[in-house]
Amino acid sequence: MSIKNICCIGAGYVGGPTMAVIAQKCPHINVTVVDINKERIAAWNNDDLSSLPVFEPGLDLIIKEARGRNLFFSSNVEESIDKADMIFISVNTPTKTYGKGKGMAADLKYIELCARQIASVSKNNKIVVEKSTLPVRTASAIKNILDNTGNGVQFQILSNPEFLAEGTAVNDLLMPDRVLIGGDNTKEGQKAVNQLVEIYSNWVPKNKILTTNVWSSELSKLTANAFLAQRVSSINAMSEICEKTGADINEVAQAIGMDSRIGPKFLKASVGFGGSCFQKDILNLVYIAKSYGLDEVADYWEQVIIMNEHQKQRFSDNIVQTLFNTVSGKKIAFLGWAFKKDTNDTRESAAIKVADNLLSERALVSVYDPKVKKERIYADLENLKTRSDEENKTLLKVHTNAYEACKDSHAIAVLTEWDEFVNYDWAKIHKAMQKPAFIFDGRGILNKDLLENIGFSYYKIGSGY
Ligand SMILES: NC(=O)C1=CN([C@@H]2O[C@H](COP(=O)(O)OP(=O)(O)OC[C@H]3O[C@@H](n4cnc5c(N)ncnc54)[C@H](O)[C@@H]3O)[C@@H](O)[C@H]2O)C=CC1
Ligand SMILES: O=C(O)[C@H]1O[C@H](OP(=O)(O)OP(=O)(O)OC[C@H]2O[C@@H](n3ccc(=O)[nH]c3=O)[C@H](O)[C@@H]2O)[C@H](O)[C@@H](O)[C@@H]1O
Repeated sequence: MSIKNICCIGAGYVGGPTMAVIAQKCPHINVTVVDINKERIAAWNNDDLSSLPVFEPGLDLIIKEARGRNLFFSSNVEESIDKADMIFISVNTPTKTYGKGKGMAADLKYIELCARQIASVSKNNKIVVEKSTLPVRTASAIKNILDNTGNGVQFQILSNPEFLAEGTAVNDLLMPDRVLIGGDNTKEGQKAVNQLVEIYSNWVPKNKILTTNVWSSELSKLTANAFLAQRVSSINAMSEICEKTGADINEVAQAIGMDSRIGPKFLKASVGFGGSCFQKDILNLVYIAKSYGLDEVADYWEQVIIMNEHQKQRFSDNIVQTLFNTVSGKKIAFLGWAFKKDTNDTRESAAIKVADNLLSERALVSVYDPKVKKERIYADLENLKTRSDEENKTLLKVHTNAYEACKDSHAIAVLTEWDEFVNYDWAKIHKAMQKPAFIFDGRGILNKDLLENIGFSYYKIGSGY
């Protein structure tokens, strides 16, 4: 039997775009995305497509095509669960902030709530798909909750982790490197796997759909993120050596990336990786390793996070040091706040830590980001609880114009690699700044020769003077 009704619990960065693409490619399936956050659902239903809660290039057109046809956003969670033959769980799985595993383990309370809600509402057999990133063996906990409802409903649990990256979510979903589906080896388990394979086959070539057992699938997701983050920490570690030796990290990256065993992607030195997942997933992996007594494995992966923290710290330290060891009362302009370009997401963005460090040195920070709202920036700082909200608002100002943000500043720090920064009128910016005028390019995107000719003192991550 083919799937006719899908429900996705969680209308966030993954649930929204993923379901939009499934609905676009499978007009014969009704897809309803539900969330307890009514504001978020209202934003997904907004007629003004520029106000969707998630900014992703190309997403607005897909929503326009499918919404109201076979794609629906609703806060009626129970009704949608009841109607569905297949339920995706795409809720957040943040790092635990309390109790055992605090600061490391994944907090599974939202997942458990979903499982309990599915158990209490369901009247017919369903396939439950883990879309959220979960610790290996979570499926058994979900199964346990679902199988103990006592109403005889049968559930199959599949793991179908998501590999999209923000900013390129639509392309990643339309043309994934692979789709991974983990299921039980039983007859019913394999039937469920095939039903999900059938859905993806509407647009993904069969040879890119990989099926495995549930545990391999769950662990592959954590492994993929750990490897990706490790690559960034590795290149960032080399960037510090470059700065001491006069080597240039872009040249080193090109030289090693031409080795087909290493490959050229994901070798861009930066002020440090951000995003909601790399840190949380590695911490989770470290926790899992520790819980099995695998201390060397845990230490090995923890170093990826330690290196990333160091990269952010040394970026702000370098600003302070270069500005004659004090930034107190000096205006420092931030270009970018998002954790990478083409997204409005700021979770774990390096900009937050760098700003916090500079504010502690009593710098006056002025921020411009083309997609991030003022409220978000202040909320990010408030979450750190380093100083009062009032103090943050006195020391840090948010601008909607980059030239205004840079005016009268002593230094500019590039925190996000937005394309528009490259083509600014840098001579005009220089003219309006305090002298000497410094640029700290945490993304290595600006043209050194051009800026130095204008008169800037230019510092690029991973490049000696
Ligand atoms: N953000 C990303 O690029 C990627 C995230 N992931 C994983 O996907 C999962 C979701 O991530 P995001 O979409 O970024 O999170 P998010 O925080 O943007 O969205 C999660 C949504 O779930 C809702 N929710 C929580 N509990 C609920 C409940 N009981 N009933 C209904 N709605 C509920 C929240 O209100 C929120 O809107 C996480 O496990 C994450 O690790 C995986 C790949 C990429
Ligand atoms: O599980 C997830 O959440 C997702 O995490 C990452 O995606 P995302 O965090 O959206 O973005 P990335 O492109 O991976 O970038 C993460 C961070 O690393 C930084 N980065 C990336 C690449 C690079 O070469 N250098 C570098 O500093 C980025 O600027 C950004 O801050 C993975 O790439 C996705 O496959 C995964 O699905």
